[in-house]
Amino acid sequence: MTLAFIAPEPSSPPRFWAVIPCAGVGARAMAAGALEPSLPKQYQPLLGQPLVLHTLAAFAAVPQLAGTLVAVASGDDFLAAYPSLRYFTVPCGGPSRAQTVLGALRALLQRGAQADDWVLVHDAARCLVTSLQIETLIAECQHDSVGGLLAHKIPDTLKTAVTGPGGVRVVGTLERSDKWLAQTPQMFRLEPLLHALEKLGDAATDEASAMEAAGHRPKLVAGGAQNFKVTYPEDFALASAVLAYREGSSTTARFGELAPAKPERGNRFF
Ligand SMILES: Nc1ccn([C@@H]2O[C@H](COP(=O)(O)OP(=O)(O)OP(=O)(O)O)[C@@H](O)[C@H]2O)c(=O)n1
Ligand SMILES: C[C@](O)(CO)[C@H](O)COP(=O)(O)O
Repeated sequence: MTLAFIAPEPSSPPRFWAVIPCAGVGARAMAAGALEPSLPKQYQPLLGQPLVLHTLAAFAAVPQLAGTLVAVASGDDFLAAYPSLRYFTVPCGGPSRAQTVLGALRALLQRGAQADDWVLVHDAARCLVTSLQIETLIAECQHDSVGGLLAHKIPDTLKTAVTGPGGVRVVGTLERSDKWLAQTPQMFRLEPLLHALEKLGDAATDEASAMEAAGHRPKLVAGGAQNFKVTYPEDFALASAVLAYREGSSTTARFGELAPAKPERGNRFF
């Protein structure tokens, strides 16, 4: 299958945009009641900052990015208290992650992004991603015909199971040498990704699955175990410990990246 890309102007090479789906509620994290009930997962405090601010700090330090769109739920003005020229919010949250991302891609196009620009979609809830990982993904994928994603090779023995009267029981052990855990960012050209997500709909739990359904083979780029998605109550303590280990007791340097900066070409639309 071939995909028609709009050829970039000689003076305007494809740009790189980040899209951060940030419109979930975090139902699995909330289940045990350990968190602040009125705050969605992505805004829960983590080492003195809302969780998503850690995510955004990593993207703010990536010089290749023209802008970062944070896709929030309608009426969500939580990030208004954390103004920065390094990101902008759009109230395009949908009932599923796929629909939130679709809204964000359309919003980028409306604001002047081009069909062949690259988009890096990253879960707000993966707050341990590093700027180096994002830059590595860009370097590995920017000359690829499809794009790709960060992923982690399965380190454990992999079981299939059934649930019945005797509890959850193993029915088999799978070959794991070809199995990877999909992470984010996931980096694809804007228009092909938009069309692929429109076609697959909510069955697309990530961008790569939509591109796969469209006949492509996204490139896997090694992420790392620390780039996990904060999903369950115990994940917050683990994420805090990793951040504290990385940063010592000070977050000043990391959050310095979010200080208002002089508008650049990439974010002048916003
Ligand atoms: N309708 C949705 C659902 C999810 N997300 C975002 O997609 C990312 C990955 O989703 P997940 O971790 O599953 O978050 P939640 O959907 O919030 O969690 P849960 O499924 O436990 O409710 C999160 O950053 C979340 O905010 C989104 O923007 N819009
Ligand atoms: C996109 C993703 O993080 C890849 O692992 C994941 O699919 C999103 O998780 P969800 O729980 O399905 O929203």
